Amino acid sequence: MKWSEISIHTTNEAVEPIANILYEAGASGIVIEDSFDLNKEHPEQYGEMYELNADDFPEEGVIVKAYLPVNSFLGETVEQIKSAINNLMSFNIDIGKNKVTISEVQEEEWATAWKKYYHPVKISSKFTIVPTWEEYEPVSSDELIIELDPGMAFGTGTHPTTVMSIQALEQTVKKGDIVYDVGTGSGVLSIASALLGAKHILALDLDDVAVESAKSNIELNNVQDQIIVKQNNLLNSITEPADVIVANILAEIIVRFTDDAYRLVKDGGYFITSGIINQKRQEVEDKILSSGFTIVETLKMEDWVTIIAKK
Ligand SMILES: C[S@@+](CC[C@H](N)C(=O)[O-])C[C@H]1O[C@@H](n2cnc3c(N)ncnc32)[C@H](O)[C@@H]1O
Repeated sequence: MKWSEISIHTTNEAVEPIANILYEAGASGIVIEDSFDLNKEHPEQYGEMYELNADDFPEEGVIVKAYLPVNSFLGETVEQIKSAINNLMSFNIDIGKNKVTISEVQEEEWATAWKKYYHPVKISSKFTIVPTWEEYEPVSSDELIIELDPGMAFGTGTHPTTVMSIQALEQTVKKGDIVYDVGTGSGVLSIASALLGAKHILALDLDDVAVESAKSNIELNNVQDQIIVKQNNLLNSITEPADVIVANILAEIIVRFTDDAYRLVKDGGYFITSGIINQKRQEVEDKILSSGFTIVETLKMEDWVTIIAKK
């Protein structure tokens, strides 16, 4: 898994609200360094940078660093963080220079370190996501367990867009259903569908790393008899009808294939779309409605929405 380091140069006053913003945006681990510590811990780096541009590194101030998984939502998450930090000014919080920098963290440095941030998480009334390296005893007999190795493809299973997709699947998938999972990533939504009793699931992704990751997670959960994983662009060249189509992709991509989804979903079947940042909700809802679907429910978590539509 790749990580991105977001670093914010701010004031003492803004450290706590910024740390909250970063945690809410899904940061795994936050490092707070005030200018004194920074100077002491990285004298060379500080000295070099200081010589380059003294204005970038005032003697006063704090650097807040957070680590975010690199996935297809990273761009939007960073924009969200920036706008939430700017918004602190309306609460009369001094955010100082507010210099935001992003850099990719070398995988080797984090090869195993990131694992400590993942533990079993109960994400809905039925499902608990368990990282492969953790021992976990189900709390109740009807609890459904998804084992995941987040590996390189998007999908620790705990991103709000994934959690809401699974909650929507719980509401819609019936035993014996045919399900299409568009943008399967780690395969988590296909595995959830299989555990809910779907008979045939087609897990599709454009990215070959995702296809491999989905295949290994599907085997790990022993649901390979129910799921076919295929490298595919959205629903292109798919012709068989499905009871449920789920897609946790960005809003910009969803609007491109709502007509295909309508063509493929059976009458009375569902189209679940996730990965929609709140600001894009109206645009996606309008497109889904214009394709012919009825919107049954819109789930909300943090700044994200998931739309459950019915044909
Ligand atoms: C945000 S991830 C979702 C992963 C997983 N379904 C989940 O809910 O956690 C979106 C996935 O969509 C895939 N994707 C993006 N564009 C696609 C396209 N045009 N066709 C198929 N998959 C696509 C990406 O490779 C990525 O794995």
